[in-house]
Amino acid sequence: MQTTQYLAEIREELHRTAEAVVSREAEELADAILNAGKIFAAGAGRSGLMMKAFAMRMMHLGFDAYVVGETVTPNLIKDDVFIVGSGSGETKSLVSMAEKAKNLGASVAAITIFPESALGRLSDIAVKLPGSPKDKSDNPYPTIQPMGSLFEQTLLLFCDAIILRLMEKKGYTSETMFGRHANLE
Ligand SMILES: O=C([C@H](O)CO)[C@H](O)[C@H](O)COP(=O)(O)O
Repeated sequence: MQTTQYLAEIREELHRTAEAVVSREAEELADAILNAGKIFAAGAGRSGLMMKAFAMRMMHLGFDAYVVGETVTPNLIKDDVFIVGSGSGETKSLVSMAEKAKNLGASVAAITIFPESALGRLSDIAVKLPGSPKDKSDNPYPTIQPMGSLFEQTLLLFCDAIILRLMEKKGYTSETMFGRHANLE
């Protein structure tokens, strides 16, 4: 197959996953972010890269948003929200972070393929995103892509949709966000 044919297939896969996202779950997440003190984004490996992009966009929107594990990330307290992106919902380091966040009184939100997973069960808000887990063990959404690619792409698109919703709720435009863009590049 030509590269452009693969691209067309990926677009079809994303069309299917985007359609399956539940609006109520997305709204719950958007409201939790709006009402939070600080926001902590976490994820491992490739899903973690998507969560970093999400935290950066929230910072551009003026939220007090951090990536867990980075040098300037402060402490988490009650009223903060811990948002984790995990396809499997079972990544051990993330489960342990979510438990700690909960014990500290923060809200926990999980964006995952499996709301019935350890992370899903721990969370106050669970957003189910269709996709295929990295080990392909339980594959409710067929994909030609390797490992967790479909989930990771859906995660990035979903987070960008949340950003648009937050822009709408705060009355922000691309220009206001650009005012917070790094200027020492
Ligand atoms: O990097 C990853 C792997 O290559 C999948 O494509 C995963 O994102 C990482 O291992 C974390 O897993 P999940 O918590 O199940 O998303």
